[in-house]
Amino acid sequence: MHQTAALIVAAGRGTRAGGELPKQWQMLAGQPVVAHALAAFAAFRRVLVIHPDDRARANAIAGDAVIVEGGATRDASVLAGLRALQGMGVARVLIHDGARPLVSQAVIARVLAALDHHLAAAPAVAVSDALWTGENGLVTGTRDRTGLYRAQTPQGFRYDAILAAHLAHKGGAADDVEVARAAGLDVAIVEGDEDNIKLTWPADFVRAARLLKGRD
Ligand SMILES: Nc1ccn([C@@H]2O[C@H](COP(=O)(O)OP(=O)(O)OP(=O)(O)O)[C@@H](O)[C@H]2O)c(=O)n1
Ligand SMILES: C[C@](O)(CO)[C@H](O)COP(=O)(O)O
Repeated sequence: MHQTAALIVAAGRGTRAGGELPKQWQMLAGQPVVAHALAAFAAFRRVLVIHPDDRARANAIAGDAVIVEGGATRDASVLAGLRALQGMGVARVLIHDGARPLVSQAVIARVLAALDHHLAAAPAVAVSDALWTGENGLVTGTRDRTGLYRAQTPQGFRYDAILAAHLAHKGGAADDVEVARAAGLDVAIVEGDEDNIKLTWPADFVRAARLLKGRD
């Protein structure tokens, strides 16, 4: 049986979402956003990557998760989490945004199943709407949507492969799939979930609360 770990990155400041606290610490259905994300990975050894300012908040929800301080960028935070797992016999790691509280067990299972045959796998939703370009409020053209996907997390990897990829990366990646691909890894796409939203803007909180209520 492979040892699988979950790394939840929650060290960002949530500038686009705004609010009194960084988005992952704002309340959603009675608990901080990141507590929902953490709970989804309760079956695994967990690392929670935080901003130093959030230590007390993290202590209150971490349970048996190891708390690690992140960096100024998402990839620096991921690397801090990966380093914390070094020497623990971890074979596979699932890297998940703390700002994605609605991840389902089905999505996690699909990523894990793909890792049985691939070094890297990640969930995504194929773009189904027509795509336009626009300027000054007017449509200026259309773009072919064929082969375009909206990326989600958890993004799963063989631990040694993603650690080496992060150590070799120059920084500035949008996600860990970009880091993995820069290191030459093939990344399998698995079916994501429309509900697995990342809280990015203020309106996303309303949508997430509605989706969580629908699960009751
Ligand atoms: N230095 C950083 C930046 C981001 N993240 C985490 O990466 C996830 C996705 O990032 P994003 O949505 O871009 O979060 P923020 O950087 O916090 O948002 P913003 O860009 O609006 O400030 C979030 O769970 C966030 O906490 C992190 O751990 N460390
Ligand atoms: C990792 C990620 O959630 C994949 O969709 C995303 O790339 C990070 O957030 P951002 O909104 O692109 O900064």
